[in-house]
Amino acid sequence: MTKLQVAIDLLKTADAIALATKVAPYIDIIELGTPLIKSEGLSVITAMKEAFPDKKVFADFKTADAGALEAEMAFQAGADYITILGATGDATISGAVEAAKKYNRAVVVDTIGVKDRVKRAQEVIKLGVEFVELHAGLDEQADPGYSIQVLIDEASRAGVPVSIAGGVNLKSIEAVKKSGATVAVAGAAIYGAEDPAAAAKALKEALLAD
Ligand SMILES: O=C([C@H](O)CO)[C@H](O)[C@H](O)COP(=O)(O)O
Repeated sequence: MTKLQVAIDLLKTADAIALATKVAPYIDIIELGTPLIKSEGLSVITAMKEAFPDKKVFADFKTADAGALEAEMAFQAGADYITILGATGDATISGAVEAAKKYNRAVVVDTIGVKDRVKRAQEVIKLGVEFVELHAGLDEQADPGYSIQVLIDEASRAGVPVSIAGGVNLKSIEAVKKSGATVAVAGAAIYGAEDPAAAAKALKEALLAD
């Protein structure tokens, strides 16, 4: 069953918690976006985990160096997952994985900026990463001609646990599910919706449908 992750790219803890409160019934993983963590610091992780102890809290650090140290920071604050950039060296990823073992948490590798996402996903999964995010970031999505289909095709042939992030919405969710992705990540399709609860519910129902 493909899980649903909400990516919260808002800038204030109160707004993030208000959004999570609306969508929590339909969500498996609550992602604190990189801009939110940069805006509010580690306290947003602690606040979210305290508000939603039964949900997985995903700290989108996009760490490029000092993997062990940054993972410790995220896990001590209450995160269940941290992202490390796939574009960085294996030592950074392995350092974070060691910290994850110590805290019984997990590392996700984000492929933003990686040329061959499938090859890198297959490499880093061997380092003990939980799953790999096949990701087109907000800026890449703004490129003319961008299509999420590229990520969907990559997920189908990856052969390792992956999530898809980069414009997941109600139009693409069925194909995301069919690709075998472990997690579907939806940001703007939920936080930018007029009714975020209804948007999250519709995405969840599409994932649960036969
Ligand atoms: O990770 C993200 C981005 O780099 C900013 O933090 C987004 O949360 C991710 O791309 C998912 O968001 P949508 O593309 O809006 O669904």
